[in-house]
Amino acid sequence: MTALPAAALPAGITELAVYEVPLRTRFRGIDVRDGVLLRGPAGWGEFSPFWDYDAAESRRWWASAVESAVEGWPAPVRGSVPVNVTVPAVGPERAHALVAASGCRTAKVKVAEPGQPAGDDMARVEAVRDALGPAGAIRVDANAAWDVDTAVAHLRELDRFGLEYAEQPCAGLDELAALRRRVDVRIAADEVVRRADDPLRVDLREACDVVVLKVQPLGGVRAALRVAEAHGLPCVVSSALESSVGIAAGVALAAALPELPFACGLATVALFTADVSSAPLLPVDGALPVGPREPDRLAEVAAGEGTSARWRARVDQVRAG
Ligand SMILES: O=C(O)CCC(=O)C1=CC=C[C@@H](O)[C@@H]1C(=O)O
Ligand SMILES: [Mg+2]
Repeated sequence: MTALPAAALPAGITELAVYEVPLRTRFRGIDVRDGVLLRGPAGWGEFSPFWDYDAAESRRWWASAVESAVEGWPAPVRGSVPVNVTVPAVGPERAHALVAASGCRTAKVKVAEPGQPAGDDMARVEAVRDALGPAGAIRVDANAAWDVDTAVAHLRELDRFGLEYAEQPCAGLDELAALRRRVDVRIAADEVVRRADDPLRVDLREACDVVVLKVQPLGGVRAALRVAEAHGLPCVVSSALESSVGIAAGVALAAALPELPFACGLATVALFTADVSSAPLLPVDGALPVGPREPDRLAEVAAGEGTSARWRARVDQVRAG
């Protein structure tokens, strides 16, 4: 375990540990996931903003970790959470195998990967439909890569395989609204909410049908519940690619939402080659159980000195602001 100096710890936090785990497949441009786990009176929290996020943007991620460790989570209204299998920008055979092995009845497929032709998206989604069968649900996530015309063309094509929704197909609110008027596919908002200065005040009325909620980027379970309430739209809770400790906070949010009409994107520990817990939060029969996860494998996934030093500096930077 890589402990950080006790002098730097906020009130109630007794331990910090840095983990580092290779991914099975490159995802969102990263091959290794790393982050800090905090232990406090309520349990463990995770602080793992991506390295391309600055200190200002990372502050909500820190608040989320502190909430988990110090305060704990609101009471659940359900005991398990249905989840989607997440399909990275892989070839069709691999996509088919991932979906078939997952036991999930919903799949989220990454599309519009930089450098890949659009035909790859079609082949991947076709393979996923084949693996799920006609009753399964497919959603795609373009991570804001398309302009409106490109999104119209690609979504019409991809919808031949039946889409439940398209997550953040274009970047801006106006673009999402324009797209939404031109296609029959539901639109889900992700980056436009979680990267906003104030996620409560983004005007989503014309722009989307579904809101994606991520616990760390929104500042914790309670903050995310306020975002859900402010927008009054169906919500899907999705991960920020955390270890099982961070995923448990996402599950706590999904378990506390008054309504949960769609499967959540919380099965991403499957993308890791190892986990901080000997009981990783992986789906069984398409669902995750509600409850915290103990990081009892910290020694196995402890980060090297370089990564630990980087996180030490980052925690100081975020807390300094
Ligand atoms: O929603 C899922 O199935 C998994 C989570 C997921 O897709 C993401 C996690 C972390 C970073 C993001 O680029 C990505 C997303 O855009 O939703
Ligand atoms: Mg997304």
